[in-house]
Amino acid sequence: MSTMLEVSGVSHRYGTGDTAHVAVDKLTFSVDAGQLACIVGPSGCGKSTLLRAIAGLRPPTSGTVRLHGDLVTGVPDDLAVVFQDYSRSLFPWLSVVKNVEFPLRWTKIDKQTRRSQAREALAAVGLSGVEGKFPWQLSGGMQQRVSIARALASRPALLLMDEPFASVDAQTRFDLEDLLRRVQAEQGTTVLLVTHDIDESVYLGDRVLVLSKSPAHIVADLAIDLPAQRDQITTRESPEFVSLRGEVARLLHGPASTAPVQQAKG
Ligand SMILES: Nc1ncnc2c1ncn2[C@@H]1O[C@H](COP(=O)(O)OP(=O)(O)OP(=O)(O)O)[C@@H](O)[C@H]1O
Repeated sequence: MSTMLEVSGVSHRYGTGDTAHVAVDKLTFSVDAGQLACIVGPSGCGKSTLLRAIAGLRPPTSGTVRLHGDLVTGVPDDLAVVFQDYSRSLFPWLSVVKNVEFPLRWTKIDKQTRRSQAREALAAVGLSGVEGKFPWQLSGGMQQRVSIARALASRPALLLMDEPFASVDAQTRFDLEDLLRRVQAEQGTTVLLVTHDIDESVYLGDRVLVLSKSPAHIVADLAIDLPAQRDQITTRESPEFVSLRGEVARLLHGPASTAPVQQAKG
């Protein structure tokens, strides 16, 4: 399998002198083409900083990022990002289909192909039939599906996702997780997804990279050997899932975090 993403010795420091803060410390890892890799780490450890460096939005202080072998020095054309806050990432004055088409305007793709790619992406996320509506006429989960469709419409080499399901309710989150796994498998997209939710990282990932507290470094790189076909109920209650989530929790928080909850005495 070919390597899609190579992160080599990436560090990021905010500020200089006495007030300098090292957010990311010499991270090195790679992601194969077609893999769905999750990064899980404690709040504030530097996950978003790392993702911005990979996306070419914020150059790392040191180290390099390569996408299919090319050095990343700005936002690559064939990279897409989905952020947590769908309400701020969609344009309220554009219809759903125009939102999805929007990034394609800066490509050489002609108007007709742009429209058909946008419709295809909307169909892939189960949103055929709402093309003419405006984002504010849709539920939060539907708006996030539009964001995912927009990211997929450009057929990116790498899809970066920063806590993409953190702003929706639990049931919608489960639906969106299943949607992502299905679409990723169908289209063979390489995905790097950041989350602070241990269960989500194990449920979604082919692999989970566990980060330390700030400054972030990799404490473990776990292969998730769960069946490719996953189910929110049976997968999550399987002994393999429970064992993996325990392993990630121990790596993140130490053994106490997985101790059974004490019953209050009445
Ligand atoms: N623009 C900035 N200037 C200075 N410090 C920053 C800046 N952005 C982030 N930081 C600091 O860098 C550290 C890492 O922040 P980052 O947002 O990357 O973490 P995170 O793991 O994504 O957090 P969360 O899980 O809470 O979203 C934090 O201590 C944060 O305060």
